[in-house]
Amino acid sequence: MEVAIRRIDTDVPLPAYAHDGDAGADLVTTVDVRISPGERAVVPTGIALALPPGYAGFVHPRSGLAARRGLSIVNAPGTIDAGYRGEVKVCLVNLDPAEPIALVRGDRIAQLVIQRVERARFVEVAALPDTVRGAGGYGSTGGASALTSPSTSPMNEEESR
Ligand SMILES: O=c1ccn([C@H]2C[C@H](O)[C@@H](COP(=O)(O)OP(=O)(O)OP(=O)(O)O)O2)c(=O)[nH]1
Ligand SMILES: [Mg+2]
Repeated sequence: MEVAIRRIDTDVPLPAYAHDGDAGADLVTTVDVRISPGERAVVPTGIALALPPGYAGFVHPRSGLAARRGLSIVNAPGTIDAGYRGEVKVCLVNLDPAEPIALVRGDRIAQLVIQRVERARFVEVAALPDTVRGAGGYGSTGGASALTSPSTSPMNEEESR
């Protein structure tokens, strides 16, 4: 699939898939930035897109930087609407409790996953069709511990009604 891309910053590389079969194309920061522990920074990537209707871009963290440095994305995954023509920006956050993260122009800081998306027609009804799960969620099937009982989960079916 072809996606029209405009380089706002003509010196940065186009998003690229590192390997055949990769879902995410790496995005770079066009600025140097130092993010203190617990702080966030919105960084530009130097590109603007025209995604076809019926598609959206999702800006995900990169796992290596996440595991090694604690770098994540506040609104992960960020949503790039098909109609958006502005510069793609990434709201980075440093989740390391102690160490700042220094990034320099050209560092790959995130990855863009392009996916088909449905547009729903929301049809209001008085009652929803029954399911086995019902309104149980937020741990209703039990927690990490084998001793955690579904009835003590934070939100069981009764509470969520
Ligand atoms: O990580 C992101 C997320 C969003 N955007 C851009 C593209 C997207 O189409 C637009 C709006 O994003 P979103 O709908 O998530 O933000 P909002 O706070 O709801 O803003 P708006 O009122 O403009 O929709 O901002 C980015 O560049 N990076
Ligand atoms: Mg929005």
